[in-house]
Amino acid sequence: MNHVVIVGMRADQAVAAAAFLDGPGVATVDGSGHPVCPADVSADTVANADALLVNLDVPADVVRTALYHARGKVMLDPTPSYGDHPDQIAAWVDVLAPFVHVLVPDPPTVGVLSRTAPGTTVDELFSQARDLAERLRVSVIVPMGASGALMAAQGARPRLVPAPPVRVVDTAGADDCFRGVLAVLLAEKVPLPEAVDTAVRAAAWSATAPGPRGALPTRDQVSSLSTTS
Ligand SMILES: Nc1ncnc2c1ncn2[C@@H]1O[C@H](COP(=O)(O)OP(=O)(O)OP(=O)(O)O)[C@@H](O)[C@H]1O
Ligand SMILES: Cc1ncc(CO)c(N)n1
Repeated sequence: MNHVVIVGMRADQAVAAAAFLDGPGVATVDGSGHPVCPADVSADTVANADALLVNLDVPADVVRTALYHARGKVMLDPTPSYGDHPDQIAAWVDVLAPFVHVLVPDPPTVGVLSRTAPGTTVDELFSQARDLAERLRVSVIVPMGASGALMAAQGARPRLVPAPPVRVVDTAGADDCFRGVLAVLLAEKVPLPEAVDTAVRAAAWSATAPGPRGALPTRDQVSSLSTTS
């Protein structure tokens, strides 16, 4: 059993992870309808997780408590919450980075973490992601819609992992599917390039039906997409 623990308010990440697993193995830390606080972080549950996915949409002490107990692979979605100051987020992620293996920012957040003005070209995005990977000693994975995902690992040339062509109906929630499925695969110790490729395919599939939970695929469905595209 691979246990994935997801900290944050993006319930769709956990739903996508569970759909991909097609069974149990995903736990969430979201306060269960109440404002989430450090006491909601079960040290045992986090310590026994093979992967921990942390979002910055919860209080800082919740993030800190979760990372303190983590022993498996740690993914951090550093997307700022509404009202967060960009400089504060960049400084906060610098502090958290030693406890993180894989950073999964969206493209605007790559700029925030790089402390640059918004509006970067794709070339600049590549170079910023590579610089973040080197400086913070993490792998940086950036979902990029129909283009797939950018992958920048330490000591490697950044590259684009392409998305398969699909009939897109609604991309809302594809970002959550991408991160949820990636967390499952990291829990299973799938090498990062293969994990990103599978998560990109899963997220593309999820965009083929309406609604933020779209067409959340099982593992078998993602595999069938791999052989037919
Ligand atoms: N048009 C698309 N075609 C194929 N795959 C897509 C498409 N849009 C999103 N995806 C998949 O979803 C993943 C996450 O996408 P991303 O977060 O960039 O979504 P988006 O296009 O910004 O949509 P939204 O902002 O509505 O959530 C991508 O890495 C890709 O795998
Ligand atoms: C309703 C809604 N909007 C956006 C997202 C994120 O794409 C989501 N998961 N759910």
